[in-house]
Amino acid sequence: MIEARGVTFAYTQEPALTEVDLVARPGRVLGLIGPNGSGKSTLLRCLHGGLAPDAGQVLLDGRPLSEVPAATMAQEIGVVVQESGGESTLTVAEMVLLGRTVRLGGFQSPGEADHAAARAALRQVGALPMARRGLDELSGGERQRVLIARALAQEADHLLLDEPTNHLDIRYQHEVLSLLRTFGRTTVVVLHDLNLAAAYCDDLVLLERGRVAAHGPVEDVLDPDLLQQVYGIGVERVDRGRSLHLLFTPLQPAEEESA
Ligand SMILES: Nc1ncnc2c1ncn2[C@@H]1O[C@H](COP(=O)(O)OP(=O)(O)OP(=O)(O)O)[C@@H](O)[C@H]1O
Repeated sequence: MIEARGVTFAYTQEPALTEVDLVARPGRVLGLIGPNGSGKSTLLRCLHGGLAPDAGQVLLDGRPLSEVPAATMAQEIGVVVQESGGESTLTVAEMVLLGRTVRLGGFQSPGEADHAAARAALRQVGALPMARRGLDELSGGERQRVLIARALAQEADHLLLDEPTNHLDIRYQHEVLSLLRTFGRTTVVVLHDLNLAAAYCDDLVLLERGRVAAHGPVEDVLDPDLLQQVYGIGVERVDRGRSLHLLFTPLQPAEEESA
C-alpha cells in the first residue's frame, strides 16, 4: 500500500502539489489524471522517493518513505518513467536484467532464475525477439515496452508508471494496461487518456493545479460536469453495462479563440 498524507511540494515559489492525500491499495490500479501541469509526474516522483515533499509524507506499507532504506525501496518499488537514453549501450536483455539486480546481494551475479524472469517479462510485453538488440536501435514504443519489462522482472510489490502508454500503438496501449491489471500489486499509473483510465483503473485521483479535485472509484471521479470544469471541454458519458466511455465535444474556432 502507498499513501500520501498532506503532500506539498514546490520546485519554485509556486507550489506544484498542495496537501495531496491519496491511498493506493494492493491489488488495485490507481490512475493519476489531470490537465497538463496539474502535478501528476511530480506526485508520482514523491510517491517513489525521487522527490522529498516539503510538507506531509508518503507511507510505504504504513512506514514513512523517509525511513525506508534506499536498497529496500529499490526492491519494493518498480518505477517506469520516461528516460533519456543514458544506458543506450546496453542490450535489451541486459536492460531487463537490471530489474533483477536490485533483488540480488552486493556482489551476487544474476542466476538462471533471474534470466528466466527477465525472459518472461520480455515475453509478456512482446519484446522477447528483441532481446539481443541494442536499446539505441529501438523505436520509442519498443523501448517503452522494454522499460515496462524491466519493472515487471523486478517483481516489486509496488509498481509506479508515468504515462506507460506513451509511444505505444493502440494494441500495445491496451495490452500493457491489461497486463498491469493482472499483477495484483499496488499499481499507480499516470494516464492522459481518460478512456484508457476508465477501462483499466479501479480508482482515480484527479489533480487540478496541484490539488486533489476528486479521489475515488473510476465511476465517481469520471463525472462529466467535474471533467468539463477541470479540463474546460464538453464531456458526454456513455455507460454500457460495466464499462463507461467518454465523448469529448470538439472545440469550435470561436470557442478556441475565447479559451
Ligand atoms: N523541474 C522542474 N522545475 C520547475 N518546475 C517544474 C519542474 N517540473 C515540473 N515543474 C512544474 O510543476 C508543475 C507540475 O508539473 P508536472 O510535470 O508534475 O505536471 P503533469 O501533470 O505531470 O504535466 P503533464 O501532463 O504536462 O506531463 C508545472 O507547473 C510544471 O511547470
